[in-house]
Amino acid sequence: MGKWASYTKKYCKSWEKEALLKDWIRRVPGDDPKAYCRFCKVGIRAHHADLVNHASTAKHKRNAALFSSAIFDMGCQSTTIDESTKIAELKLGHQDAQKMALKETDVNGTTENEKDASEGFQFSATPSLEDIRQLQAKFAAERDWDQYHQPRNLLLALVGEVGEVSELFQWKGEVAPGLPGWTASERESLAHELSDVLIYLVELAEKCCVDLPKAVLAKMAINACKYPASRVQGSAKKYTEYQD
Ligand SMILES: Nc1ccn([C@H]2C[C@H](O)[C@@H](COP(=O)(O)OP(=O)(O)OP(=O)(O)O)O2)c(=O)n1
Repeated sequence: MGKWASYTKKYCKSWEKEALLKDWIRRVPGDDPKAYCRFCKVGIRAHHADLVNHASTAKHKRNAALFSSAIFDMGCQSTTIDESTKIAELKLGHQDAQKMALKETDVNGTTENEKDASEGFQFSATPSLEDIRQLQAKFAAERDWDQYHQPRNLLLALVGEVGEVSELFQWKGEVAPGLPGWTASERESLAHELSDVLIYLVELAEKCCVDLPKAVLAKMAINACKYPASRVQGSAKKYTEYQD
């Protein structure tokens, strides 16, 4: 029984959706009176006001900035975002993160608890699409591959990678969210193939001068107009079928 023994408030999963907390807050399995900051590698009382205060401390802000830059510095050395995160943690001297034995999202975007794997899943805050564009531009330039990375070639490469994603799902029948029953190796392959799709998509958008982050918001606004929630509730029909 430590100093937390008499503390009665408990960790609340919904905090992981709050803008101020979501990037760093983690549950400490088996220790509900506590929350954990992955940037500062400290336990904090599971009390909302304490957590909000923690987020505003200079130390936390400094650690958050260090954490993001360490991930970006990894550049081409690591293959996935979470691998970079792990290396960044090591680089920053945060080995105690492992000691906490937290059920962090692993390299394939899944948690140890499979039945819960997709519930509350979130992406890491970095890298941004612009970070990915720059990393891929550097990768291609270093190999003198710009001569091959023309829009049509990138499109074909993108479609090829989509095919590789499809191959992983082929003959499996319907697959439930969280991919229950998938092996670690299958999950890793999926993470690789989806990343290939994203890399080619981002580069294709760059070569076609489409500002993807901006374009995606504009398209989502169009989608919302075409499919008003009140009108299409629970139905997956094409919008043309709703037109009067
Ligand atoms: N001319 C190339 C070749 C590769 N890549 C990069 C972008 C993709 O992320 C990845 C694709 O590599 P491969 O074509 O080797 O495809 P896979 O990694 O999927 O290998 P495999 O087809 O064996 O699964 O490498 C690239 O930018 N330009």
